[in-house]
This record gives sequence, structure tokens and C-alpha cells, in this order.
Amino acid sequence: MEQSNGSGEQKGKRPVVYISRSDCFSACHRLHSPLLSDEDNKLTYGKCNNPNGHGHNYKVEVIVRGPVDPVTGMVINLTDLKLYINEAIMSLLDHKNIDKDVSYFKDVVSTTENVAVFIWDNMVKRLPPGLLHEIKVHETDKNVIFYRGELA
Ligand SMILES: Nc1nc2c(c(=O)[nH]1)N=C([C@H](O)[C@H](O)COP(=O)(O)OP(=O)(O)OP(=O)(O)O)CN2
Ligand SMILES: [Zn+2]
Repeated sequence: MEQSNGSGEQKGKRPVVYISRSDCFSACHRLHSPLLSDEDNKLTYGKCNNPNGHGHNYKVEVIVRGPVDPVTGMVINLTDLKLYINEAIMSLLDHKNIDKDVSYFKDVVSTTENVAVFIWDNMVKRLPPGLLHEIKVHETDKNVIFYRGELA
């Protein structure tokens, strides 16, 4: 990877900068796979398979990566990023029952991995091509899941 010599720009190239913006949402869910028997659901998900569900105060970080525009001095206007996060994440997930209120999760298990993929898919549609770098979802202080749009 080519690096700046300290003057910011080199041979007409622009510095590539990362921006992270965070927000928090509260939601409840239950881990339950339609592809498993009730017994295997209990074995796989333990307390998280309780039919009454449970809640989290999730923290989500949206990380974008791109060249700094020499005219505006911005990779993206943070006011626009805030709007996209409100549309693509907060309005869909905050104070929701993820399994029941979000149609995407009708047949998709609401693990934090899948929540991160859902958020990526919703954000990537709104952002300029190639700008979204990573979605990071903190399910608890201890459990943090990252997604960079990679497929295997
Ligand atoms: N790979 C995954 N494993 C689990 C997920 C998940 O989304 N992906 N989710 C859960 C449960 O939904 C639940 O969120 C786990 O909560 P909890 O055990 O309370 O969380 P902590 O690990 O932070 O709690 P401590 O018991 O204090 O360590 C389970 N697995
Ligand atoms: Zn949970």
C-alpha cells in the first residue's frame, strides 16, 4: 500500500481516510432456527432460545473508507451519514422485536452476525459505491461482531 510522505498528497493522489460513526439501539430477540428441531434449538442456543426472548442495548459502528475530497475536505458529509444510519438502522431496529417486526428475520436467525449482514445490506445501498468499509455490532460489552461484505 502506497503511503503519504507527510505532506498529505503525493503525485496527485489523495489521502485515504477512515470514518466511524456510532449509534445505539435497543431491541429484543430470540435465537431459534427453523431448520432445527425444538430439541436441537435448545441444545444450540441454550438460554437464548427461551420463547420469551431477551433484549440487548446494541451499539453499531458504521465505518467508511475513502479519499478526502480536495474541495470539501470530506470523505463523506457526516450529516448525510447520520441520515443514512437513521434510515437504514435506527428506524428499522430501535425498540423492535427483531424476529417479529423485521421481515428479513422471518426465516433468518437473529444472531448478531446476521444483524451485521442486515445492516451492511441496508447501508451499502445508500452510500456511494465502494465507500462502506465495515459494520461493527456490539451485542454486549463483551461480544462484538464485524462484517466487511466478504463472501466465502
Ligand atoms: N455466534 C453467536 N453466538 C451467540 C449469539 C450471537 O449473536 N452470535 N448470541 C447469543 C445470545 O443472544 C446472547 O446475546 C448472549 O448473551 P449473554 O450470554 O448474556 O452475553 P455475554 O456473553 O456478554 O454475557 P456473560 O454471561 O456476562 O458473559 C449467544 N450466542
Ligand atoms: Zn441475544
